[in-house]
Amino acid sequence: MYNQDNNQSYQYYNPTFNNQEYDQKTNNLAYGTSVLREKSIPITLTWNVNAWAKIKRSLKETIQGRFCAGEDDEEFEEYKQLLTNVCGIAKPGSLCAIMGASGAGKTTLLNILNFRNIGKLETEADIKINGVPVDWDMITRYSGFVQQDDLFNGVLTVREHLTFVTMLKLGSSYTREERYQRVDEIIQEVNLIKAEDTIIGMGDKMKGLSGGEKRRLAYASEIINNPPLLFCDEPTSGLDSSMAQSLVESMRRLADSGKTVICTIHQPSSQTFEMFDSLVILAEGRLAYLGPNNQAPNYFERIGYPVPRLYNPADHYIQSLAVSPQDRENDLLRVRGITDQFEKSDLYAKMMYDIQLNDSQPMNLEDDDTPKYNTGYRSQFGWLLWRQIKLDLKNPLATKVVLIQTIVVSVFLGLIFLRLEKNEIGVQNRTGSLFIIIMQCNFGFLFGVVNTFPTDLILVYRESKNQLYSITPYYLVKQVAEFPKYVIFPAILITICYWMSGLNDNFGVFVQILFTLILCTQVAVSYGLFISALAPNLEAALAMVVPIMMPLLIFAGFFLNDVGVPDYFIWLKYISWFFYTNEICNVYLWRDVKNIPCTKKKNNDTCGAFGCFESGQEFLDANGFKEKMLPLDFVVLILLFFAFRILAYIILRIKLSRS
Ligand SMILES: Nc1ncnc2c1ncn2[C@@H]1O[C@H](COP(=O)(O)OP(=O)(O)OP(=O)(O)O)[C@@H](O)[C@H]1O
Repeated sequence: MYNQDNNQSYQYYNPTFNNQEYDQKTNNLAYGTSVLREKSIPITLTWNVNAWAKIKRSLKETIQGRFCAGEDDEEFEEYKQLLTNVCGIAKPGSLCAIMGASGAGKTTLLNILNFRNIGKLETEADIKINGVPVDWDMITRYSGFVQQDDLFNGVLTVREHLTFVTMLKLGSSYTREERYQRVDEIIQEVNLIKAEDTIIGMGDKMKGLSGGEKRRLAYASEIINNPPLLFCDEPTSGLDSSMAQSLVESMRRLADSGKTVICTIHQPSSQTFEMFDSLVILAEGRLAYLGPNNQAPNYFERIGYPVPRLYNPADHYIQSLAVSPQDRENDLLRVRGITDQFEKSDLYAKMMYDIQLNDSQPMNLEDDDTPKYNTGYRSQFGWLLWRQIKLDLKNPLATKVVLIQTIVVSVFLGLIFLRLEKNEIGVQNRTGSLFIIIMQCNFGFLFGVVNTFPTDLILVYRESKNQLYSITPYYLVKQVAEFPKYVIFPAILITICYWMSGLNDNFGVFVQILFTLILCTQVAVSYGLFISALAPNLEAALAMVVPIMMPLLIFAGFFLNDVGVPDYFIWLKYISWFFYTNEICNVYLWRDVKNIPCTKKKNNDTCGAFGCFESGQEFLDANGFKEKMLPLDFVVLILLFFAFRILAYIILRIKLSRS
């Protein structure tokens, strides 16, 4: 067993760091920006993690050792262990590298340590900060996490993105000038001066920053508020060796100023590798090594895998633990041997002792009263609105496309129903034209929401999870920013269609119908928000939107009179906003219209929306539209407008708390 007398302080992990030097270093760093010089609470992170994934397997695959699909094949579920007793400790002032072959479990470990992206994994995790068990809230408060995949608003520039993040991440203890100064410092720190006014870009759709610049921007966004604990998942991937070196140097400076930095890394150069002072090596979800970087060569030599002369040690460790498809069985046995040996080693015993020692002396973290967000709701709302306006102004193409589309469709509809006559054909065409305008107001603008909102939500979930802002101000900004759009565009559509087809020459009627149809469009937009929040992704949202809306449209009660639709479908019209909109618009359109002669019928019949009827009958009644129902129709539309939006908000909150 490990001898306690051999225990040293955490210089064991970072020989250059100790408490006495801490103040001096943080106050007087000869290099780096003030971000890196700022003091923060020293953090020791300990963990012990197990993780399983439920996977579906075929019976034949299990029996024969290979997949062989067939009619009598059966599938069953089993748990695959991804991480097995992966323990570890990272101390303040240390730069710790997590390494391992592809699929070793590095990202899974980092995600579990951060309580992120766990999805359906079953986990058993004992994670502590300075001896205190942590939850997602606490780890987010004390740490930054540079995730493997970069997610940004592509139309913003580097400076705009960093300004937004800085304003929200730095609390009110910083003046506005200090925050702007921080943006300058951070751009300098990550060497993005050349690209500061370049747009970030969106894959192939919009060319912007290079992959390496995006990685540096992701790193910059996380260190901007000087977190005492930093996780980075492959921050150097996509960077050339000199950029990778410069990024690791930046992490080294963070560690030297007393922060705890944990980073997964693939194929570091020998120079870069030397900057790490502790090493976690994973193989097949188990620990193959955890200890000081400079002791790793000795350890691997002792267990029979000496680092060859003039060889990059990092490459050697990964290759010693690699499993090749050609000789999988033997390689797995070799890897198992190495991981078993580590669990019996002195280093392992020392690590366990360190963990126990740390956990037995929990520190009092000034925690509970700390607000969840660094800025208040008002400030979050302001900066989110600032970003939203920038996004809208910088992406005029989207607005232009909708505008052109709206004008083209309106003129087309107007031409179809051009200057309708005042006879029974004209009456029926007016009703038909109105119905098509209602449909266009719904389908045309609904897809604008469903096509964009689910994609926006991916970034919003991540930023909210990072406690950059709460979902509440985001959602309010979304409403405020989108509202004018879905007033102006339907207004253009309705105005063109209405006057081209000459629905009713009375301007008052036009205003009433305009208002009603804008309200209907807003209900459709609410429905779009609801479906987008409910659906797991864009494809699902698009697939759900029409099948749910179609029955509401079909059974809205417009043509049920003679079709013989079963009664139990009729109730659908009472939750259909098409039905209420149609009733209101028709009442406005027809209530002052009297005695349009019915040319095809005798007896001075009057024509209506669904054919001729006997003169003397009330026009609206004969067509099935009830003026006295107008207040109720409006109430239902307004209720649906709010109900969908509130439901969408509730779903977003639930999803966020579960993600
Ligand atoms: N949700 C999941 N369901 C099933 N298997 C999973 C799940 N998540 C991860 N795995 C598996 O767990 C293993 C470890 O994955 P992980 O992404 O942590 O590897 P990694 O070491 O980060 O690899 P890389 O360096 O390629 O990013 C892989 O074999 C992966 O297929």
